Amino acid sequence: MITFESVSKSYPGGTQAVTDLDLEIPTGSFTVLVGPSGCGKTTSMRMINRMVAPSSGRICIDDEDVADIRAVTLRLGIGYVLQNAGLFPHRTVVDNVATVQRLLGLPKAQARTKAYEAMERVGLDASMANRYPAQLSGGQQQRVGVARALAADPPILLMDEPFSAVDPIVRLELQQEVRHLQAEIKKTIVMVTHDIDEALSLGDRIAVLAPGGVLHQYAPPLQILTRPATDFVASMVSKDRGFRQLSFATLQDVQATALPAPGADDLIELGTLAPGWKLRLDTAQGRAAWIDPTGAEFAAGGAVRRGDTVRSALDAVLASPVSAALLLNGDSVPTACVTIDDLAPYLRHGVRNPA
Ligand SMILES: Nc1ncnc2c1ncn2[C@@H]1O[C@H](COP(=O)(O)OP(=O)(O)OP(=O)(O)O)[C@@H](O)[C@H]1O
Repeated sequence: MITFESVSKSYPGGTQAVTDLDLEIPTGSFTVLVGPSGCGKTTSMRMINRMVAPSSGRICIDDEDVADIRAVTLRLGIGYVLQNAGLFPHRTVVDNVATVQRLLGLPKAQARTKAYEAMERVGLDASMANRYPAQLSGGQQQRVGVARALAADPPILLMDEPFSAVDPIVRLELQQEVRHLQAEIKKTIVMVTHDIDEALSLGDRIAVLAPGGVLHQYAPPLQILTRPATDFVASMVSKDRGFRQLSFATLQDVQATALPAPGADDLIELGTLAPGWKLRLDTAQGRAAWIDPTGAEFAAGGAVRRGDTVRSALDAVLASPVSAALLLNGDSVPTACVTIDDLAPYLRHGVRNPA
């Protein structure tokens, strides 16, 4: 557990960066500090590893005041991922990743072995090992930064805007990887971002900070969306707020619509679902098509599974010519479809109480 106890920070010159911050970050959680530029996110995070000292209050890791831990010892136990990866340009990828292990006194060969393991964990091919950072894409550099932070297996990982310098597609990929990584390795992750979407999709707890480093709300993402504590939080999440809630429910409990049995021509008559339309299923080929009353065929893409979110199902339904998305079972076979009526309880009552 990382705890901030009445922590304030004012810089020389008088900037009040953080004001009376109380925060409990549970071990193994993914906590995101979010807020507009200059609201003290980075300052708050850097006080955890003593890169910045608080003006008042204290920060404890498992009840030990970080001020009482030697800075070097503290930092070696806390992985730190910087915005632009912050790699050493004159060191190869593998030596960048091995940095902390080397600082911990591990012989070069052993440190490199650990570095290769960390590279594999973040999806970096071993063939990259002897390249220099300038020979990598932005996304690959960022992966090296994450691998370096993870190589010494620290229980805590701090990430400062780790995805802001890469393009939106790579950004989504990296976000997904970090989410999987977190599920796998269960580190305590504290991440800083100014992007509320990123915060909502990654964090299991979100701290919303306002200018002056004033904490407005600290809660799980769904609560931030459905019950913003202040007007400031509401203004941060206002765009697509209702729609975004649909990302927090899956199709697990949705009453899907059964598919009628195929006729003699192997086609399924959709009946009241879409009068005059039929469905052709080619299970062996993994293909399906909706057929309109004139015989024109439309590929039935956008199939969904029970684990998918209501938001992605709604998108698939809206994109479908028959306003229905095929529901696949664990063997990727369509067993039913999801219609707008099936999703209606979520649209009427929100994701908290769809019944
Ligand atoms: N070393 C410093 N000396 C003086 N003022 C500083 C220093 N570092 C940060 N500040 C100021 O403290 C305030 C908070 O900065 P901080 O970097 O913590 O905010 P942030 O929310 O992380 O911002 P951004 O999203 O732009 O990185 C800002 O007004 C900033 O100018």
